Amino acid sequence: MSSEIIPQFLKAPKTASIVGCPFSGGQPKLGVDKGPIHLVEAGLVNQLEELGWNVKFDGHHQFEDIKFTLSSSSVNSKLPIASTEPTASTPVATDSTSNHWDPPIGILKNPRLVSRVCEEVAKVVSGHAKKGELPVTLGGDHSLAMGTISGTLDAHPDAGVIWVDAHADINTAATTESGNIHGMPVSFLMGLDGNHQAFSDFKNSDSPSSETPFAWIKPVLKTSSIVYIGLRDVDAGEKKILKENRIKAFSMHDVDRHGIGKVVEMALNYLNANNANPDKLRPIHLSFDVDALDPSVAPSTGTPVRGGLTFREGHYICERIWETGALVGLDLMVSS
Ligand SMILES: NC(=[NH2+])NCCC[C@H](N)C(=O)O
Repeated sequence: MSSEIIPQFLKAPKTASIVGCPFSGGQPKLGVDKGPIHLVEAGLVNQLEELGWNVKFDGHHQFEDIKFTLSSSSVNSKLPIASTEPTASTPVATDSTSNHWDPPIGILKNPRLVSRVCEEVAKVVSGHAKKGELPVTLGGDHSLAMGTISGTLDAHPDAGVIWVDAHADINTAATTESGNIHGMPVSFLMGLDGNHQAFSDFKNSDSPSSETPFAWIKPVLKTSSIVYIGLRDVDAGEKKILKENRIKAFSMHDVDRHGIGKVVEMALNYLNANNANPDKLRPIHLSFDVDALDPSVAPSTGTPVRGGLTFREGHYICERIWETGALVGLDLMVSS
């Protein structure tokens, strides 16, 4: 039973630190940021306490200071201003639409905002993890994983990642067709070629901003340190990246063929075998996007894809990873 599990990398008493991130700037749909608020209102904190966790939750991060700094610095700078200048009757757009103070770089949308938000999330997650707590990040969209995984790897450099998702989210600036950064976090974390093409153009332009977005991200994630489960909607450019880098991925086809029990064992064995010290237990960060689940189970997500995990399969993945005693970071991207 899960109550007997002794977490190997967390300090006693086991503490879950909720990092509420109602942020949706990595994609254009409105409402995607509401997930964390609903989860907490539905009683997540109490439920974790009933499971024996000590829970820390200081409210959701609104990132208002970041939006304020970005928008006011654009007023005093030569930042290219979009044609729609805000007036009293046109309030500053929410983070789900294009902001005049954060024009696209190449086709990447909201690059400055997403970069700053993820940088902040990385610091918060790393702070909790270094104290021996389990950071539980509630999103929001999956661009946030640039922050959460950077934070986990800062505290546990040899951690492996299990990424449960319908999508691979490994587009680069060169391959993305949508320009939505929620489809790109894994490539940024790996520092894959092409990421910074749009940014080097940006740097070479006479932009007033000395800070190139995403320059803070260290390529901390090795291609052999991640395993996907649940893939079924992968772009052509992403398929090429996965293949060329021999990245381990279990699609829904694999789940059907082997069953979820075997798939999770294979994922864990793969990560442990690729540990710097394969005889030692490897810390695990679980990044769970609810769109991995079938839309009949989780319909309220920005990018639903038919043919997903059942309710039990989704739960099983979480239960089994917890059972290893190796969990050090958890993302629950409720609306991606
Ligand atoms: N986290 C997500 N929901 N990602 C969906 C990404 C969809 C598509 N591959 C894109 O890059 O735009």
